[in-house]
Amino acid sequence: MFKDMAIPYPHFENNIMVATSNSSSSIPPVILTQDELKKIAAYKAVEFVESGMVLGLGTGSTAKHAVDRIGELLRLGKLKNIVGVPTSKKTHEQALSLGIPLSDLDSHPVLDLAIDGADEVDPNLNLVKGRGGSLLREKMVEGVCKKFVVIVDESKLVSHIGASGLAMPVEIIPFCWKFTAERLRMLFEDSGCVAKLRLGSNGEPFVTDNGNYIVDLYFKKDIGDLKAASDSILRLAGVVEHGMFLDMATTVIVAGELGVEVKNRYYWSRGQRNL
Ligand SMILES: O=C(CO)[C@H](O)[C@H](O)COP(=O)(O)O
Repeated sequence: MFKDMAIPYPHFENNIMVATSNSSSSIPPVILTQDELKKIAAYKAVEFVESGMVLGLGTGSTAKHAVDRIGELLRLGKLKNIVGVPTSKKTHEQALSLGIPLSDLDSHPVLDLAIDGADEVDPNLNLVKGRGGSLLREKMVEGVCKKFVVIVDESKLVSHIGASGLAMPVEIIPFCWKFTAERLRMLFEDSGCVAKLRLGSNGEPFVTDNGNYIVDLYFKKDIGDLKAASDSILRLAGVVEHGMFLDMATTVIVAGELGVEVKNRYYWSRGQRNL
């Protein structure tokens, strides 16, 4: 493991990292919250950013730290000539407020690097994303970057996709959403799938930046072949995109109990991304 934090013997208590000093040290106990871990992962990822890059800017509480840091380094003159391509309206607003020059995929169809969070990361660096509702734009942007760096705290690591018991989101068109939700559920009936329309805080359907709905899928059992699952979801008329990001992450930075771990996918060097 790549250790990067000067904090001895940390462990987790109720999702909070507690670092206690060892007997020969006078360093007092340090407690890091989950948000501080997210920030540590985000700052580590921004070390990959170089002046002149076109960057995919992710969405969510972890990515927000990375965007803040990029804005700060631009303001300090430590980064120059950065162009950002935001993955949501929210990130667009944040980046504008930080003075990060922005563009889009029409003008920049290939990006140098994207940094974003994830909801689940499996041992093969496959991801679930989109609990923040931005999966479609994230997949479009992160699918065309030469390097995709994912930033998580270690609570996001799972043995297999769906194992957290939390949602795997699917963006669908609003037309006859119940019909599409039921067809999604039936695809994964053998895995005990439950399909729920995502609601906003006002009790109305959550509407994505693209004017669509989200159906959250919950699995009681492993869904098995992820590529087959992906293909069968995408074959359903009414589905726009799903939140499984398969073979997309090139690096995953995990901040956790023992420090910061940088996990790399090695297919990169074999040129399989073809951008
Ligand atoms: O995919 C996403 C938004 O669509 C987020 O990256 C994902 O939900 C992780 O969020 P957070 O960093 O807040 O835990």
